[in-house]
Amino acid sequence: MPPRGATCQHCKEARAVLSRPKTRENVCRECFFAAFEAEVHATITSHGLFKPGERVAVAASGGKDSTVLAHVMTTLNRRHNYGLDLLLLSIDEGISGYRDDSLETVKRNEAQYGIPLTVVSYKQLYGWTMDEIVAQIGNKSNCTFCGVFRRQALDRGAVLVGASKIATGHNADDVAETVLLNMLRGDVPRLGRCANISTGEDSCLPRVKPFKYAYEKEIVLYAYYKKLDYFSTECVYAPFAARGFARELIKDLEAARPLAIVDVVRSAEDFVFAAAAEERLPSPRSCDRCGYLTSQPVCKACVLLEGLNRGLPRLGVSRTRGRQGAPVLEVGEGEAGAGAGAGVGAVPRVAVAEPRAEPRAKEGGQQGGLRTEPGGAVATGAAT
Ligand SMILES: Nc1ncnc2c1ncn2[C@@H]1O[C@H](COP(=O)(O)OP(=O)(O)OP(=O)(O)O)[C@@H](O)[C@H]1O
Repeated sequence: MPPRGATCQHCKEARAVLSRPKTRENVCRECFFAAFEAEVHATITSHGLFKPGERVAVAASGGKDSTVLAHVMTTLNRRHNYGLDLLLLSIDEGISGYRDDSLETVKRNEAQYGIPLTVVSYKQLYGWTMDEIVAQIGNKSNCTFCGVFRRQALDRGAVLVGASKIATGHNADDVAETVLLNMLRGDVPRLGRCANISTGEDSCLPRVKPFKYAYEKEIVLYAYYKKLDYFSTECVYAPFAARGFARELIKDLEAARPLAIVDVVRSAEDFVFAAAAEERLPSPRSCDRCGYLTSQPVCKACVLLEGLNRGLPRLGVSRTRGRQGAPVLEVGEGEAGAGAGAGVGAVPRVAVAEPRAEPRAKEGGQQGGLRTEPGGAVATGAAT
């Protein structure tokens, strides 16, 4: 909080109501909004994140980051004539008491921001809800399933609605956490690209992070002072996620020196890696089963799904190893290891999941879930 009676350091007129977490400047509400929006605009323009006429799916979970993203993207699109066709895309993982409530928020955001919403569910795509998966596998490793499935579901949903790009609400804290995690795990190849603001440029569905330099605390303050309608409860399965220790470390670093977050991000951007490290990344190819872009013959989602459908849920959980056997992680993968597709290359047809085999069905039984046909457009019916 600014000292009592402090004046805004930007306009020098209004009363300062907050100290910016990123810079510790004492500012009034309006100057804070203006500075926050101007910084996101600068990120978007300096990195050329969007082109006029693009149809952009804002990945909307109903949480603070993506709600603020939807609001700011709508505001900047109008203010600066980006010429973007924006829409909201939500994935319903099937987590009762969490996603069902947050989706209600996104439905209200649809009306509040005047951009259309599409919801795609795990149940439709894979034949399983996360609640059913957790009932099968327990609380350990459930984030692996959720991260892998969500990544692919967002791509499939975006293709379904004709979007050419996905914007996510990943913020500077998220990126810094992932940088630290990959460093601690010695995963040099992923360390080299986890701080990229755009990913999947070589596929037909790039992803961008307009909040890459925005601090989580500032996003919360923006939502608070703008009185945005968002859902603030943690995922009911989150207490079991393993990402927490890196988050704590980032928060401690921030408390000691606010610029630490952005410095971690910038350090990762400036890392120069030996060519050998780059070579360790497997070349992308299409999954033999569903056509999704992957580094392995069968994508991680199909492997996980097969395990579930065969009643052997741990089948695909063992982590792909990074450098020197370290497990790997990228921003946006949750607790998932690598091996999940990195986007969609040749876009497969997607159909609603077939009825799944009962757990412990005999080996080689119906895989269910993602039924695909090579090439061609996405079949309708996979989204509401
Ligand atoms: N169920 C979902 N549907 C659509 N997009 C999602 C979903 N879950 C996550 N995302 C996207 O991925 C980003 C990072 O997700 P993460 O799970 O780390 O949540 P978060 O940092 O709490 O973000 P938020 O506050 O937006 O929920 C979100 O900001 C959002 O853009």
